[in-house]
Amino acid sequence: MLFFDSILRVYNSVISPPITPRKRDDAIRIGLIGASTIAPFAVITPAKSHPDVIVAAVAARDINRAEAYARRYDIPVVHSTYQALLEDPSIDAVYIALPNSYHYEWSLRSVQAGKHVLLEKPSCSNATEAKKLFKHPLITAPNAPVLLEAFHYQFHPAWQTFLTQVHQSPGSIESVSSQFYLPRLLLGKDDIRFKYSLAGGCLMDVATYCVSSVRQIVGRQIRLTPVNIDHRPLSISSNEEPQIDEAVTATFLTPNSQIVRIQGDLASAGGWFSLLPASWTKALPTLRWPMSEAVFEPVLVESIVQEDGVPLQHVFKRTVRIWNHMIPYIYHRIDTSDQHTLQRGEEVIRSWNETSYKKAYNWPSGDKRAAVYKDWWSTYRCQLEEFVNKIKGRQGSGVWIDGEESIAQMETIDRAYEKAGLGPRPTSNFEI
Ligand SMILES: NC(=O)C1=CN([C@@H]2O[C@H](COP(=O)(O)OP(=O)(O)OC[C@H]3O[C@@H](n4cnc5c(N)ncnc54)[C@H](OP(=O)(O)O)[C@@H]3O)[C@@H](O)[C@H]2O)C=CC1
Ligand SMILES: O=C1OC[C@@H](O)[C@H](O)[C@H]1O
Repeated sequence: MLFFDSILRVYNSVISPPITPRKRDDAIRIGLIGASTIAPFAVITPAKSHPDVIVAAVAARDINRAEAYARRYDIPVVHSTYQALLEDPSIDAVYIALPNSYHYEWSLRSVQAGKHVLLEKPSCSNATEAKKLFKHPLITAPNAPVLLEAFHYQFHPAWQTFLTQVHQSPGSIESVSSQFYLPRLLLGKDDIRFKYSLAGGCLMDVATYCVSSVRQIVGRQIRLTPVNIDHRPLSISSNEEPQIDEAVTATFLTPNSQIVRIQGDLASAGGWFSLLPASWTKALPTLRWPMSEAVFEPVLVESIVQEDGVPLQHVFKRTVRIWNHMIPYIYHRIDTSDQHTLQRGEEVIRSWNETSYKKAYNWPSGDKRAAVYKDWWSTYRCQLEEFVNKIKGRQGSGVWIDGEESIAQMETIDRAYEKAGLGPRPTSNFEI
């Protein structure tokens, strides 16, 4: 049953939405900047089930590619340059899914053209660009266009339910961790993620989600100081790219000495049966679930002073963990695990574990957002809902990513790259 439910959600969210409403007269007309790999998942399919969104145009550097893409995805208008799409008065908003090094320039150009922007993560190549972008008068002016960094996972009820579970737990957070891996061979050796000049790297890609996740858990306003960063240089390409991290493991500290760990890998391999020779298994791709967790300090439940003066203490140590927050609509699980201990002084009398499991394919029943959202909505569909709500001035779910958060995110990534000795990604010369 669980398996069939998952298949149905994938079919509905990724392949064919069960509801394709008529578009409203004032629907937002989105133009795609770049005939990208991700747009069908992030915008084209989600738009089918949104009455207020029409994917109206696509622009690509090569007109033939743009036309083929438009035919494949049924997009009515094709532009031969990104600038031509921005000059199209029928377009209200753009989706920018270009290599990271172009995010800053094309966001500024789009906003200058009066278009709302759904901007792929990471928002910019580095914090210098992010500050210039999000603090630009074109963005901070009253009634400026909406600009959103597309951290899609944050908009899904599963992630928000996990955060609520963390933030409502008793006690203080002791440590936090987050991991996201892509299996080896998924990305080709010429992928944009493996090019420093295009602002590539693991910390800019899968590990950027880890940085974002841990910052959500410890508090978005908290500054993370990197204490140890290990990276694996590029192994799957023969190109010389010494500033690219193919994989990264990093430890940060918060000002309260909470330990924050992240692990990301763009080409995860190995860890297979130990029967096989290591030289074989290290080339075999590995699949691992994305995961984020918060581990709490022990909480005292009860302390009873005994006749001999030694207290009998009941404490528990909580871990709240989410599995698969990146594609939660396929399957996810939120575990709250309490490790209880009954102890007298140093002596442990008894210990036991109590774990509860939650799923949140939608907001809790009774919550008015649950009547709007659907169980099969992907993270991208949830994100599109809130992007439209913001443009239309509607209340929405309350989940949003503002410019300050996007700047703080890039500051953390820059600090991590500096600590790793790889240096922040190059800054664009573009100015408006
Ligand atoms: N939210 C998510 O789940 C995901 C987000 N992303 C993000 O989206 C962005 C694009 O990723 P993805 O779709 O995988 O990328 P693609 O490799 O599909 O490239 C996207 C577009 O970049 C354009 N482009 C412009 N300049 C260059 C150049 N010098 N070299 C190569 N391409 C160029 C191409 O546009 P043209 O069509 O004009 O040739 C291409 O279509 C990245 O920022 C990435 O981090 C990626 C995957 C998932
Ligand atoms: O969601 C994602 O999954 C795979 C990554 O490489 C990509 O850039 C990211 O956004």
